[in-house]
Amino acid sequence: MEKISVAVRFRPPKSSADPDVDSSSFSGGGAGGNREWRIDDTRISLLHRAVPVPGTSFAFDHVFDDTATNGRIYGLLVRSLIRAAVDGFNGTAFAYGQTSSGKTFTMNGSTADPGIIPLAIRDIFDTAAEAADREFLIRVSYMEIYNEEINDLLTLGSEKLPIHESLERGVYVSGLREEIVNNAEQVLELLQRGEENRHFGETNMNVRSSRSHTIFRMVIESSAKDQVNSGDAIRVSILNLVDLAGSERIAKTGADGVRLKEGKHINKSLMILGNVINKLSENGKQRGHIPYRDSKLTRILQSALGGNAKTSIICTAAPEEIHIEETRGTLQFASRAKCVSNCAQVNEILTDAALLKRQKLEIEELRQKLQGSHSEVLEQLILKQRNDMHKFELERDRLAMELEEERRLRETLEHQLTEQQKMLENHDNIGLSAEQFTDSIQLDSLKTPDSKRTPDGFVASRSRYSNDVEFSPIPENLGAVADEDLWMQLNKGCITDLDMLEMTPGFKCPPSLPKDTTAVAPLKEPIDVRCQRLEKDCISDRQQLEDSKASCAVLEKERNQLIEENSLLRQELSRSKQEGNHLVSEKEELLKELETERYKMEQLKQDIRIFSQSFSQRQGQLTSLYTKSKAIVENCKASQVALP
Ligand SMILES: Nc1ncnc2c1ncn2[C@@H]1O[C@H](COP(=O)(O)OP(=O)(O)OP(=O)(O)O)[C@@H](O)[C@H]1O
Repeated sequence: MEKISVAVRFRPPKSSADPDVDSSSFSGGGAGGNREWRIDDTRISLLHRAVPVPGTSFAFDHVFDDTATNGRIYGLLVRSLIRAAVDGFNGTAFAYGQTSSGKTFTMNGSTADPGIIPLAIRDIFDTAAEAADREFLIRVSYMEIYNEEINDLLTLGSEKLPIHESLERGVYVSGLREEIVNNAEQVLELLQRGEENRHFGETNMNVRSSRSHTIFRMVIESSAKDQVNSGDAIRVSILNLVDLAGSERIAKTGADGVRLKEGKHINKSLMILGNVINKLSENGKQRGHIPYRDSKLTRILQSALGGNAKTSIICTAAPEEIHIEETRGTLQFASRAKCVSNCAQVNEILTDAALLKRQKLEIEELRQKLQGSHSEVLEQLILKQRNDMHKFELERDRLAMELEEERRLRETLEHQLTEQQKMLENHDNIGLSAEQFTDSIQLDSLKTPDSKRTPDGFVASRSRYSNDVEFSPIPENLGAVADEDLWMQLNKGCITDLDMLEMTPGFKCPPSLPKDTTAVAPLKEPIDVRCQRLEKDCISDRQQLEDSKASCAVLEKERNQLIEENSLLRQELSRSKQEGNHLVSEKEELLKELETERYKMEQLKQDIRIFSQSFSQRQGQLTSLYTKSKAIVENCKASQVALP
């Protein structure tokens, strides 16, 4: 497990000469006056007349003031992600912050100070070139989420793309164009093409404000050039570089019409992102369901948020006093994000044969290491396998929770369906009067407040759309949502119940209508029309039930697979242990033999020593005998010469 890296960056203050600055912003200076942010190394505090304001001090991995360059930020926060992505880890870097705080500047940069995306592109190709033993296949895609619809930025006039999920691919955007690329220049050209298709618009806060969230994605596949020793595994990692649209206070941006609609979508999806981060930052056991499915953004970034990826977040902030509340909201978001842990691992695709080959290699390695008397290595490997198993168990628990939730949802839907079928049967068989029938509908199907049957009311039910991958939780008539309420929720960073938000139009609409008009209106509707509608509801509920069953089955399959993998790992672990024990006893035998040999050798040395001693004694004796004999021979020779 590894925590998400979080940094905060302040952009330079704007002068009143800037085209997107409302000069009146600087005159009042907000409610308190004389407030400013102070940066001390990695800590930011709010001061009021040079005195720290309680509860407004935050610490992060890095804090950058307005002198920091994109290159420095890249080096400290993103470079390691890129290196890891080339090695097979998923990575995500994104910029978060209020409108006009410098997100696009951070991600894209300028000619003089290139941003994180262009720097990452070059770094990927340089890093890949350094890995001389591997060959790479790199693909690029670029998409935006505009008004909760996904557009392909590399294909002009593309259709709105749906999100799908499968066991093999996980969550993916279907039909998204992916270009195979060979060098950084090619990618930069694609990036430029995508930028031209992206939605920008002018607001009071920013002359070129991003009106969509963009996700620039690189898929990096690599395999070893030497297939014989590599175990045939292919590494596939996904790198997301995300420029979020900024949260905005409509009162400040002055948005209306299209801009207003965009702003509401932006705020709502950022609020859901905040909710996901809040939930993930809670203690594991109390965490419960994570609402990834509530927006397309969180669904696409699911693995980056508490999943299998390394993630860095750069929170951008405006230094001006007029933006203090928004900056405080951003810092609260950043603080929570800091508590989120991810579990990144190398993504490898292995065939069965390759798996077998790899296991054989591992066992062989193990044996060699053990014979080299490195039993601690074996312990480490066993520990690693235990960790892997633990990870699988965690994943299995998570899936079990999701499964349980799906089951509950299915039960609710089944219940609703049964109720509606009962009502239909009652109507057909018993023949209720129009009033009785309408009453029963109101009693049984409208357990939530009366706005459900208001023709123009906002009737999306969270339990339904959250289960449907294709369903956008943002309703058409979002314009009626109280934006200030939404903004306040967003910037206070608290978890907001979507059901509560859905009811917001209910609070706003009534004054123009007589109170009981909404309640009476459905009674006037002809009974067969009502029946038809009910049948339609029935069909759609049935459809949802089917979908729910299907995703339940997928989850169950996934869970069973994990259980299987888990038991395989356990088997593997016990096999490794046995193998280890066997090798240890072999080693002990060998040591004993070695000891016996050593003893024998000592004995031999002793024998040699004794032998050489007696040998030199004997040699001395022989030498003196030889000398004596030689003297006798000399004497004899001399006496022979003396004879006549
Ligand atoms: N660190 C910086 N140095 C210099 N200029 C900056 C910096 N950050 C932002 N700016 C300038 O501030 C303005 C707003 O920045 P930018 O468009 O990046 O904001 P944003 O957060 O992406 O806004 P939005 O959410 O509305 O798209 C731009 O003119 C940009 O050039």
